[in-house]
Amino acid sequence: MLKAKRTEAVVRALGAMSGTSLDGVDAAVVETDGAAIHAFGAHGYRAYSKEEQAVLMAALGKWAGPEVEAATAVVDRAHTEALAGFEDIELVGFHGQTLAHEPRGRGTLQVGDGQALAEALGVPVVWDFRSADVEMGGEGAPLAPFFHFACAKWIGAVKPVAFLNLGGVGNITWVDPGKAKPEDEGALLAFDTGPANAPLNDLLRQRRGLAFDEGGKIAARGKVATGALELFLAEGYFARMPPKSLDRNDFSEMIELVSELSDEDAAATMTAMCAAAVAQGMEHCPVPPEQVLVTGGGRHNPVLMEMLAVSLDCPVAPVEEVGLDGDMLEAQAFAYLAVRVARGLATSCPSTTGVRALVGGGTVSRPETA
Ligand SMILES: Nc1ncnc2c1ncn2[C@@H]1O[C@H](COP(=O)(O)OP(=O)(O)OP(=O)(O)O)[C@@H](O)[C@H]1O
Ligand SMILES: CC(=O)N[C@H]1[C@@H]2OC[C@@H](O2)[C@@H](O)[C@@H]1O[C@H](C)C(=O)O
Repeated sequence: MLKAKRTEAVVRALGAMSGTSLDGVDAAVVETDGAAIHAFGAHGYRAYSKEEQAVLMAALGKWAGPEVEAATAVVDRAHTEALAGFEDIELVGFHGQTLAHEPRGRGTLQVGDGQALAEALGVPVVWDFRSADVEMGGEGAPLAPFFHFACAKWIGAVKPVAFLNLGGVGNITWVDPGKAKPEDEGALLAFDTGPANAPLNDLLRQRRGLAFDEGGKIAARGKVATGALELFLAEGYFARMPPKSLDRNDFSEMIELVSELSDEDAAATMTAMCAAAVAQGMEHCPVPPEQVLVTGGGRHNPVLMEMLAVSLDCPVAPVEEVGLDGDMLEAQAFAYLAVRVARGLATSCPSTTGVRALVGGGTVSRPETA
C-alpha cells in the first residue's frame, strides 16, 4: 500500500499511462497545485508480457464482452504492480487503456477500475478522464494539452512552442506561453496528427515478429514509395480542421498501401507517412512555433526525426533538449490532470478537444477502507 500524506496546496500526484503502443504502463510523480508544475519526481515502468499484450490487442475496438473483461483484468493487475512502490503519494491519475474511441459515435472506452485501484493503493484515484468531454460534444482527446501549457511555462518558453507526441498515434499541442491560463482564448490548439508508430509496429509484428523498427534501422535501408504516400495523404482526416482525434486502428488500412513493398521500403514509407501527417497538421498552427519539441517513443527513431526535420519549417528537437523526460510526459500529464480534477479545474476546452465549454473530466474514487 502507498503511504498517504497530508494534502496541502501542492499535491504530490502519481500519474499512470498505458498508451496505444500497448508496450506497458508508465508511471511518474508530479508536484503541482493544479496550475504550475512545482517539481517532477520518481518514475517507473511496468512492461506488458507478450501474453498480456495479446489479451489487450484482442480487445481493441470492442466495447463490452469477455475480451474487454480480460483486458480490464490485465490493466488492473499491471497498474497495481506499477504503482505499488511509490511513497508519499496523495493522489493517483489513472488513465487506463483505451480500447475503443469513437467520439462522434459510441463514445470512448478506457478500461481499468479506479475504485479497485484506490482500494489496492489506499490513495484516492482519479480516472475516466475522457467521458465527460465526449458527453459535452468534445473529441475526448488529446488531453495532455493543459499539461503541455504548464510545461511551456516550466521551461520558460516566451514564444509559441509545439509539443509533438509520437506514440502509437501522433498528437500535437501548439502553446502560446504568453497567455495566463490554458483555457484563455488563443492559448492552445491541439489535435491528433495521424497515425504514428502503431501501423509500422503492426506490420513488423506480422511480417517479422518484431515489436518495432528499433533505431529506424529497417526504414533506413528502404526507399519511400511516393504513390503510397500520396494515397495516404488523400485521406479525408488530414483536410479536416481541428479539433480532431483518432482511434489506434483508424488507419490500419495503411498496411494495404504498402503490402506489395519490401519490409525496408514499407518501413520507410510508413515512417514517411507519420512525418507527412505531422507536416500537414502544422499548417493548422496559428503561427509557426519557435520549436517543435518531440515526446513519445518516436523521438528514439532517427529516421523519423530526420524526416520531420526536413519536412517542417521550424527546428525539431526531443523534449530532453529543454529538460523534460519524453518517456514520461504522458504519465506526468495524468498526474497533473488528476490534481486539476480534484481541485475542480478544467482539463479541456474548445480549442483542445472541441468540447462545447470548459470541462473537468474524471471521476474521483476514494478508498473506502482508508
Ligand atoms: N529505440 C526506438 N527506435 C524506434 N522506435 C522506437 C524506439 N523506442 C520506441 N519506439 C517507438 O515508440 C513506440 C512507443 O511509444 P510510446 O511509448 O510513446 O507509445 P504510447 O505511449 O503507447 O502511445 P500513445 O502516445 O499513442 O498512447 C514503440 O512502440 C516504437 O514504435
Ligand atoms: C483516445 C485516446 O486514448 N487517445 C490517445 C492516443 O494516444 C495519442 C493520441 O491518441 C492522444 O489523442 C491520446 O493520448 C494522449 C495522452 C492525450 O490524450 O493527450
